[in-house]
Amino acid sequence: MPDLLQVTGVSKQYVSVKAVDNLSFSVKQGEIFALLGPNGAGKSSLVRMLVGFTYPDSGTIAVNIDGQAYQSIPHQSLGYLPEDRGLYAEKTVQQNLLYFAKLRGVEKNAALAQIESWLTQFDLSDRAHERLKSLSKGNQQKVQLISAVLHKPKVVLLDEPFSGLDPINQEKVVVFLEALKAQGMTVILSAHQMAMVEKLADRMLLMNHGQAVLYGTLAEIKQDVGVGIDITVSFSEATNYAALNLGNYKVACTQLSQSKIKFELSDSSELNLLLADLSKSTTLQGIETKTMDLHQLYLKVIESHQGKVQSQEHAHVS
Ligand SMILES: Nc1ncnc2c1ncn2[C@@H]1O[C@H](COP(=O)(O)OP(=O)(O)OP(=O)(O)O)[C@@H](O)[C@H]1O
Repeated sequence: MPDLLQVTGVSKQYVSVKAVDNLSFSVKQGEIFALLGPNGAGKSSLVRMLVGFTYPDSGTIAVNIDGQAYQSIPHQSLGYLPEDRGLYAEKTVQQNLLYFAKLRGVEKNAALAQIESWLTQFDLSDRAHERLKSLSKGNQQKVQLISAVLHKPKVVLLDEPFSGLDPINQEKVVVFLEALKAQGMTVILSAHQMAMVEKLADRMLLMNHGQAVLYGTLAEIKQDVGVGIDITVSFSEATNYAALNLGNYKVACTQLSQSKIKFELSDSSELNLLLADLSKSTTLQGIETKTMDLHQLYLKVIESHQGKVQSQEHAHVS
């Protein structure tokens, strides 16, 4: 798929903070792309530039929609869930949604059909005629999500769509976002819920202090970080790891029982090779594997980047 968005060397400085620092990445047409990073990493500052509310101090943003070039995502092609939510508390759910649909030029009957369908998906169809303020925060959030997509935009940009939602509703948002992708929309979201991102995102950018720390598919990111894998193997007869020929591998072994060994392999891509080697001289009865998930990977990488930034700052001051 061609790139819909290309960010090249973008920086944004507020008075005393470099919110975005020489950032480069691209988003492909039709993918779900996640922006990750700790509080203050610069995600919202980046999003504000992507939608043209603010401009980079340096670097470029190039957007390509249907062969047309733009410097930010054009309003007519954008469905946006901003950081600060804004609906009309005194109006009903349906009045709110009809209002947003009208603002974006959607004909009333088409809007009503879409509203009905999305409200049903979010278990809110019986609340359509209640005032927004009578809904819980999470349910208001779902109405706000619907309001962002009624005009079937090309690009949907969601600032923390999972915030304030319980696990069941987070899953519903995953299904909602997958449905948008199936309709051909490109979805860019910022999020702190790694389990949701792991399920959903085709590619991701992990930011810290305005910089790109990791970028790519989950598999590419795991390879970059050199994520290892833990394998517990049960053998059909007593097997001691000291007798195995493992000189070619970066592996730590723990004898769990006479016939059970845990292998901590530094490079997960060597898994199949190791198992093939083991089965040459022994009979494998059972294999359990455990790899680092995105949450653990995030903690590991952000901690190490934080350390690097602090030592650079220290070197700068002294
Ligand atoms: N309008 C502003 N004026 C001054 N500083 C700002 C402004 N907006 C953001 N910042 C600063 O820029 C940095 C990045 O903030 P930003 O809101 O982009 O981070 P974020 O990754 O979206 O964080 P969060 O996950 O908490 O929403 C922070 O240090 C923040 O204090």
